[in-house]
Amino acid sequence: MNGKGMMTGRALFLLWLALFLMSVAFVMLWSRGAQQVATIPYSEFQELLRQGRIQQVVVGEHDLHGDLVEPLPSGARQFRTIRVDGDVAADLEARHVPFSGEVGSGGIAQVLTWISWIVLLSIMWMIGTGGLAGRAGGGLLSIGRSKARIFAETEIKTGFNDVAGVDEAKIELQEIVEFLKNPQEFTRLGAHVPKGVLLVGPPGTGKTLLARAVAGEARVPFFSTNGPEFVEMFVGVGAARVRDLFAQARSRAPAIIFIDELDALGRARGAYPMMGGHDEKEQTLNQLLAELDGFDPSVGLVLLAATNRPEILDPALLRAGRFDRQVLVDRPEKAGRTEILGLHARKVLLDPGVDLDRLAALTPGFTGADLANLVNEAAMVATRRHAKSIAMEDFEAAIERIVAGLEKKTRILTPHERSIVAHHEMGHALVALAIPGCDPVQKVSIIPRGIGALGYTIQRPTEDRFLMGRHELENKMAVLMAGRAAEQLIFGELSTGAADDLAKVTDIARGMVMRYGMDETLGSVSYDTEPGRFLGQPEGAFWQHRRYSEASADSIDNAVRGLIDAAAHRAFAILRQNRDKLEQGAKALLEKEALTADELPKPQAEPVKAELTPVAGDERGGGRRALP
Ligand SMILES: Nc1ncnc2c1ncn2[C@@H]1O[C@H](COP(=O)(O)OP(=O)(O)OP(=O)(O)O)[C@@H](O)[C@H]1O
Ligand SMILES: [Zn+2]
Repeated sequence: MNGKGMMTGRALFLLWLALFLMSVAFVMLWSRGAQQVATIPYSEFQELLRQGRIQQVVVGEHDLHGDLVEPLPSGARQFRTIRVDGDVAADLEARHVPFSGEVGSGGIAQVLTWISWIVLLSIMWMIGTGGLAGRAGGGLLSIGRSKARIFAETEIKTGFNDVAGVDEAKIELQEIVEFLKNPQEFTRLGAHVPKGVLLVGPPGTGKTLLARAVAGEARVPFFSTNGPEFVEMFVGVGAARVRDLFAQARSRAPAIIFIDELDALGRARGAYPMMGGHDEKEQTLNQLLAELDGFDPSVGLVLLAATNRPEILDPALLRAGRFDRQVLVDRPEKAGRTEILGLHARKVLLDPGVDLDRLAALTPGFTGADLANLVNEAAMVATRRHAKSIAMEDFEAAIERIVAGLEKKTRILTPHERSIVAHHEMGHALVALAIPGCDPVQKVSIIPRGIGALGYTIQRPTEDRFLMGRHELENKMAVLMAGRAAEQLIFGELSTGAADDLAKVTDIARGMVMRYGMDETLGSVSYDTEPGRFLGQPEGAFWQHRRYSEASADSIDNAVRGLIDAAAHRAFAILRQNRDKLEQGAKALLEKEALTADELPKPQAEPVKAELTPVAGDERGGGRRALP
């Protein structure tokens, strides 16, 4: 989507360049034409007049100019001269040269040159503010207004009922609705209202729809625009647009401002290096920050923005008092998909035999937009076969077509792959539940999230932690290894799905051995590496300086490996003991795609092993080696 912003920016730049060159050529030709006018001394004029070489004359207040019968040796066909005596008219009359009078002329060519410059400059300025190329439909004449496309809508009919499958997001946004309905009351009691809310989620999950629904529910005007619209090559233009957007919204507060594709502002850095795009981007961003900092919350203005790449946003945007709240708008799970299908199916004629629940089961990974598209496609298939209503087969045909298209974009898993992911995630969850003292599991899901992650398990710590004991780290490692252990237990084979888990587990294990002195044989030594600088090399050319012997390096590798193996064995043992729960949980997960804490099976708690309790005399608490 940002590509679009860059494209318009680049196209505008080329248009600007072309117009500029054309204008320069035009002005140069013009002044060459103007050089066709020879400025001659008055005496020469009198001479030419006497010789009958003057065709006609325009008599001005201070000067004379006119056409010659034949060009001068210099090529000039016209002349200009300063009047010296009073009675030219009589002379001209006597020689039968036609003449006319003119008041205060400064030379028509000069005037025209000036006009062309003015036209040129205003064209350039208008392009700068986006007035040309139909960007705003405002046209050439509306000089002086900002041209970002801002859509202002007052009576929005969309409500929360039109958005389905995103209940958590709705709950979070309900507060904004309450606030917008009565901003003074809210702020009078000192409640903190976020100024900016960032809707984060993949494309087509209904972020724009949700933002509109908030405006519709609160019955406030909705000002919406697109991030790329602010990315311009002229310094200050984007900033002016931001100012304009907020000014418009403020004058109609309480109101909602919605910026789609906010990341365009954060990603534009360096897009136009030769045009100083860097400065422009920063100015625009700074203006946005200033507007966010500047407004008084009690006026009732809320900025909603959408992005599917929160990680590339400028961190300054996410600071307190700005976009300090993020609302996740994720792909819907099965129940959500049924609801969304229901919403869109209301607008078409359905055959009574259509089972929305089954359709939802057939469409894992579909977003709201995909589902809206599905209903549409099915209607088209039905139309083509001249049916009275849309039947299940129409949907099935439409799904096949859409899936083929989607597979290119986001990979849809095969049933076997889904089963692996379900057991993997259930493995994480069960081991976390079985180990006493682990962070509670909140949610397990096999809905692909972002790029790469095929499923996820969310554990939320009960309290903020700054220190972690050795046992906690070991527990964490066992939970991380549990996904892979489950795959091994059920399928007898390892898959590539655990790479991220392994990377995390290795980080923890290396930390324990090298930084926290938690390995008995290596002792309480920090085996951290130290960055060194090459002498005479520019800054930034670092190398890692290893401050330990080759022998220690071997021991470190062995110790790290030992910790990870122990964690893997532990996870495997827990899962083997709870195999029925694992299979039962994975089945439920395949069915519902996401399970919350109370829907998870309850595994047997891991027996507290004597070896895990600290051994007298060893303050660090030993026992790692005693693990299976
Ligand atoms: N949760 C949903 N409930 C009902 N309809 C939905 C939902 N999500 C998406 N849709 C349908 O898909 C269309 C597109 O959704 P929308 O533009 O809001 O997605 P988005 O998340 O803003 O996408 P993008 O990031 O591409 O802008 C909506 O107009 C609606 O018809
Ligand atoms: Zn995992």
